[in-house]
Amino acid sequence: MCTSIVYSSNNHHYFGRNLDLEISFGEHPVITPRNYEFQYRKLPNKKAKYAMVGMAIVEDNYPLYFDASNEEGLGIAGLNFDGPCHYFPENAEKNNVTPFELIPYLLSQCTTVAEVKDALKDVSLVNINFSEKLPLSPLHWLMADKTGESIVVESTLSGLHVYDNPVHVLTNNPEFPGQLRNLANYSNIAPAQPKNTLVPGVDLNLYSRGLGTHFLPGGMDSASRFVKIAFVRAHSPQGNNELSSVTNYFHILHSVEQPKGTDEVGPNSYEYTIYSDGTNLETGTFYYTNYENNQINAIELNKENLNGDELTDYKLIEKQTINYQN
Ligand SMILES: C[C@H](CCC(=O)NCCS(=O)(=O)O)[C@H]1CC[C@H]2[C@@H]3CC[C@@H]4C[C@H](O)CC[C@]4(C)[C@H]3C[C@H](O)[C@]12C
Repeated sequence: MCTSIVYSSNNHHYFGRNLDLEISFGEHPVITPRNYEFQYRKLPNKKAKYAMVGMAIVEDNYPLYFDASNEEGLGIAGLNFDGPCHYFPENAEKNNVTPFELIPYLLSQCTTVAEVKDALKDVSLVNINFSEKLPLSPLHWLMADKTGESIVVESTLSGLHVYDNPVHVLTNNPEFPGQLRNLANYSNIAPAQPKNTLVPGVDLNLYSRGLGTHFLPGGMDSASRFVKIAFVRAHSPQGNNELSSVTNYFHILHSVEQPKGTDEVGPNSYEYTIYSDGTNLETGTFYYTNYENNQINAIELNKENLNGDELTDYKLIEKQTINYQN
């Protein structure tokens, strides 16, 4: 399971995700520069044009991005969508893009969500896997730009769907319209203490602060995380500088993180939040934490020479740093 958000603060927009899984693939930050040539399976090869940074594994010199943002402030994250997800055989009328190509395809040619919507009109997600070792993965995507606008893209039996996303969050199943519908069940959840409408006139002792969130879901499942992150994000204050915005951003994502041991997926196997990342879509600074190391690490896209044609890999910093004070 995974969770992805766009958080707007201090006129900046931060986009990224939690990656929840039981094993790590060896993913790490990767920058693709403008002159890197993407080889497509069913489309002509093309240079990246816009540089991008995100979490990926690199196979045969190809960046398999889990999530990434480009220098124009467009961000995309792929999240598990097992069940409803359906990819299609090659369609002669469409631009056939494989699921693993979708992030590079859009980030290398689009700058805004509006441009993505336009590009997607001609796209069909074709059922071609990267390699025998890396089969097709059922994904859906949250996409956002530096205006803070966001959309969800889902390929199901009925075709490719693009939904405007008024709550700016995404988790996993069910399909996005179902997740939105479910929010109605929680519409009276509030940061404020509730009013007693249960037994009017009776002086109920509000024994605790935070009773307005008593029924906020806290489960590890995707429906619970969707409600919780939508609530936390919607009520999160803005920061007044980069540091406080980034700090708030990670508090929002970490509010739905999965600690080890709480989500069993097999004998002695537990899904947990492997990493959390976020990019400032205006400045191209990519931030991340991971399970081992909750200090925030950063990579600045614009500090690199973006005119090259070779990928740049960064080691994931996984060593926890404790500031001993005596
Ligand atoms: C599994 C992850 C989602 C996390 C999640 O939701 N986990 C719940 C598991 S469970 O449902 O609870 O069991 C997703 C998110 C992004 C994906 C990669 C995208 C690039 C590439 C695409 C290729 O086609 C296949 C290999 C590839 C490296 C992908 C592997 C895997 O699919 C990744 C990591």
